[in-house]
Amino acid sequence: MISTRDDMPGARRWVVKIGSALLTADGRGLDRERLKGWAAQVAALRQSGCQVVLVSSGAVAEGLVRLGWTSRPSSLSAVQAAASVGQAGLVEAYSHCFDAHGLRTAQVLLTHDDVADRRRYLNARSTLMTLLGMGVIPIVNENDAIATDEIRVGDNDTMAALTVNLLDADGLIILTDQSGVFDADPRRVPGAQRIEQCDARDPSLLEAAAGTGGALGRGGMRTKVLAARQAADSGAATVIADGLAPDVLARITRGESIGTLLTPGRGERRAARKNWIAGQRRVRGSVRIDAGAARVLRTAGRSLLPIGITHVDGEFRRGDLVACISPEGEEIAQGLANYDAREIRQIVGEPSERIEALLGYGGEPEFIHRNNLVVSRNA
Ligand SMILES: Nc1ncnc2c1ncn2[C@@H]1O[C@H](COP(=O)(O)OP(=O)(O)O)[C@@H](O)[C@H]1O
Ligand SMILES: N[C@@H](CCC(=O)OP(=O)(O)O)C(=O)O
Repeated sequence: MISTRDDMPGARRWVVKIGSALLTADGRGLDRERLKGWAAQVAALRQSGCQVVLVSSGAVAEGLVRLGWTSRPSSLSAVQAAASVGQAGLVEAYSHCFDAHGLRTAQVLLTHDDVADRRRYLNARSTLMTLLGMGVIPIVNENDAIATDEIRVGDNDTMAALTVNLLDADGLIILTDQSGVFDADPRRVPGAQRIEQCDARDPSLLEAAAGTGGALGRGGMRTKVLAARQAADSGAATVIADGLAPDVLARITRGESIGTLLTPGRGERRAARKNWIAGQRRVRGSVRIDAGAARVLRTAGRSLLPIGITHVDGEFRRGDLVACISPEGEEIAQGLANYDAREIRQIVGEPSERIEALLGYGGEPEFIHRNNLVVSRNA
């Protein structure tokens, strides 16, 4: 866990968010030179063994230019149309920039439902993890084309924090047009001072970041601070920094004093997701497990593999909450199933290497991954 700048070099998985204020050349669409620079920095970070997910805004801004519109329209459907046009340009531009470094990119468009619904949550997680494992750079944005007002996350600072939570990232870097969080909005208050480091939950931060964002962006500093809090809930630190500072990513990850570091404070890592699971009330089925599986679940914090399951009760689907019952008949844990009841019945008691042969397709080796498993307090 990152508590100070000295912990930075140890972080392995980063989410980097680039905001509209930086990406767009003052209403003239995407600034491709800047994009090239960030792609080179992300490529260097990958080279040093880190995994990087980019959360990038800019779709609306690029869409406006492509459609010849001079300002952001007021109707939601027109903004959505602009975002669809611009998103194509955005991924095209990134793909071109990363090509130069021999890196593949992938477009991942998420909505709020994708993280609120358990099945979609697991799917989004698996896809992103697979992409990272393949060395691809996922480029995430909100799916503006279909996100209605009720379901939209609304700003990419929050989307980046959700991505951190989804992937258990170690850190979030929010690149913007200011060199960090200041004790007052520097555009309005001359002489405002940069905050070097602070607990992400410090209430004074929100007071300092009260203003709204620029013309093209949505969030302002407030949503960045809230995003840092959300990242802190899953144990990650956030750095908010000037995206145009030379070598900004390398300097942050090396531990230099640049931008504002918002630390997660104390508390168990991944508490947020486990709380989220524990808060689910709809248990859809259960599996009986053998004594060995019960022991490692209780004491070693391990995943539940099909080989440790002896019996499946009920009908449930991938992503549903399932109870784990010990040989003595006690419920010892609950977690999110990676397989439907029908599928798991076919692989009960089998080693994970046999899953593909038995089901006709491969999948996760675990029935419930330890990150998605909450052991009962009295187990
Ligand atoms: N305390 C603060 N420190 C720094 N910037 C602040 C603060 N309060 C408000 N802001 C404003 O937030 C803006 C950045 O937000 P925004 O325009 O949404 O950027 P982005 O497009 O990168 O998300 C800054 O340009 C600044 O005017
Ligand atoms: N999804 C929108 C970005 C909205 C947004 O959060 O912008 P910003 O606050 O500048 O990061 C787009 O691609 O235009």
